[in-house]
Amino acid sequence: MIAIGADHGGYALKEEIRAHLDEQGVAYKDFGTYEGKSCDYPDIAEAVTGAINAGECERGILICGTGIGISIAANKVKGIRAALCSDCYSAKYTRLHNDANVLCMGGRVIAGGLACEIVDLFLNTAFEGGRHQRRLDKIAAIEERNEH
Ligand SMILES: O=C(CO)[C@H](O)[C@H](O)[C@H](O)COP(=O)(O)O
Repeated sequence: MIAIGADHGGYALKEEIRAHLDEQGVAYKDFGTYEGKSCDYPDIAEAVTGAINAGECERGILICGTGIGISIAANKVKGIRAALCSDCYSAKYTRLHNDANVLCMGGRVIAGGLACEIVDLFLNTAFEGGRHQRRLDKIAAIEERNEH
């Protein structure tokens, strides 16, 4: 199950991606926003990342206007590795090397066709492990050391 969410800046792109996921038969849960009205991206980021940390969803897709604010918010949550991607190479390598569990995109930055290709790479590329796991362990250790 994939968690998906967007603020008003990402709403239109979220709807395009939902249609694409429907076509591909990928199961997802939509955490809003459900209309184009102004809302706050941290609320959406917290809902989607909460579903991942609760084990309800395996990975997430978050969209705001630039993708920046929502990725900053998602990366505040322990255990979340959110990657802002605007190209296919980054989408592939953030899975291979970073085991990213959240994909962030900018609804005002990239078009639907490219975004759907990025989503497909994010969903269908496996983590390589090996030396990359050692680096993820160091990221987790940073989280532990900076817990208040
Ligand atoms: O891009 C964003 C955050 O990085 C948001 O989606 C907003 O679009 C951005 O902050 C602009 O906000 P506004 O209320 O749409 O002017």
